[in-house]
Amino acid sequence: MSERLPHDLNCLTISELQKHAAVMMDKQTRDYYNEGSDSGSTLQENLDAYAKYRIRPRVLRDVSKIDTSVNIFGHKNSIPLGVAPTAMQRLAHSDGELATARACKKMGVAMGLSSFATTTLEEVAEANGDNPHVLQLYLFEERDHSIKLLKRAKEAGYKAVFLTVDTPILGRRNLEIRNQFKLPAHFKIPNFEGQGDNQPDAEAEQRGQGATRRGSEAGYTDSDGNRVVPKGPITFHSHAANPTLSWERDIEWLKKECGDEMQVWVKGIATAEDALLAVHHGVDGIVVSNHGGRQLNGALATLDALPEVVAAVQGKIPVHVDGGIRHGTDVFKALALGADFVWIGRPVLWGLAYKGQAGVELCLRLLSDEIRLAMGLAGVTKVEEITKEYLVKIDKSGFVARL
Ligand SMILES: Cc1cc2nc3c(=O)[nH]c(=O)nc-3n(C[C@H](O)[C@H](O)[C@H](O)COP(=O)(O)O)c2cc1C
Ligand SMILES: CC(C)CC(=O)C(=O)O
Repeated sequence: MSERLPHDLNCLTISELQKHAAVMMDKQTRDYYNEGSDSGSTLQENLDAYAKYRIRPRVLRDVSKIDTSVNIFGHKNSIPLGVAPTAMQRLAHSDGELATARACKKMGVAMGLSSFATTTLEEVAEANGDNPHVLQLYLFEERDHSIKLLKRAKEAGYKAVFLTVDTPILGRRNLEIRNQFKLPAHFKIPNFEGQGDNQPDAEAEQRGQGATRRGSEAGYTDSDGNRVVPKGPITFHSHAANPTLSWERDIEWLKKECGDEMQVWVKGIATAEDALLAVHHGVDGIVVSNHGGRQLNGALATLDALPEVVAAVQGKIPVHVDGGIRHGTDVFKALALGADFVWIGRPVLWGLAYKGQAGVELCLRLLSDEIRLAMGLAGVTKVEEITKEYLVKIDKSGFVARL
């Protein structure tokens, strides 16, 4: 066995990691992390889309030296993959986002931090050191909160803000609703401490203020058409969604706020039209994402949306993708279809639930090893060599088409 291989013989794949994690989490957490919206068909299609492609391996190419690294935000990332922002990681493990940050630093992998983290952005930045980290932003109507957060992120050295744009309204997640999801009272959303009414989610949920914007815009525009700005505690149910966001008003505003210090990316693009608008409005990069199938169920799988976005952008800005990536060959396929970089969400949460920092490291090591293996066996030694020449698409009848 090569020295590089992960040495947890009980867990050699992300799918095994998912199974180990399942028994470590309580039902509420497991359901919250794992489910998609409505029937979950987009979540499933994100996964299935990868099976529509096969790799065309080239041989006799001297793959004795393989470099899996890429540059991102001016830093060398050990693999073309980062950890996507996912909320409330202390539900999975008591060390939460700190464990993720430490694992990312150790593995040389970029980390995205959710605004709704259970650890402060400063603590995460410190744990990450000079390893690149980006802050995911839900832009609130109460701009003061967002301004404070952006200022703190700049001071803490965040490289970019990923504005999440696929949540004008929160998707309907039925298990979350049935379980009456509550953040346990001992957890906080500390990036907003001292703001709003400074109440943890759990208390607000218990007061029945949870679902005000779920699946409707209720309480947002009054009968005279006046905008109603959300008040009260900052909870993810009340504040994550913002139905008023628009290219003209908000992207311009955010770019000014971030200045030269932080890049502005949009996370949640799924069409060529919006990709063109992103370029037009001068954003620094795009993440093709459908929020891991947690928002609009029935939306296209991200791998299927990727080619039209890549074609529209024409290399003017970087295009990243997330959703359903569970193996190194998935990373290879996404890059071959034109993504510059990929992000993973749930696998990291499973690693965290399994063994905290060691579990996240295991997750990243498994994927890193699979990426190297996929590259070597396909006959490429550098990430930038991965192109659509290495893929074919296979349809349901078994017809194989070159791309
Ligand atoms: C439990 C959970 C929480 C998430 N929280 C956030 C969040 O706070 N902000 C955000 O932009 N995306 C969030 N996402 C979406 C992820 O950033 C990412 O788009 C998605 O997980 C990728 O799909 P994957 O889980 O199949 O890898 C969350 C996803 C999950 C599963
Ligand atoms: C609404 C958020 C705080 C978390 C999120 O994005 C998610 O649960 O998908």
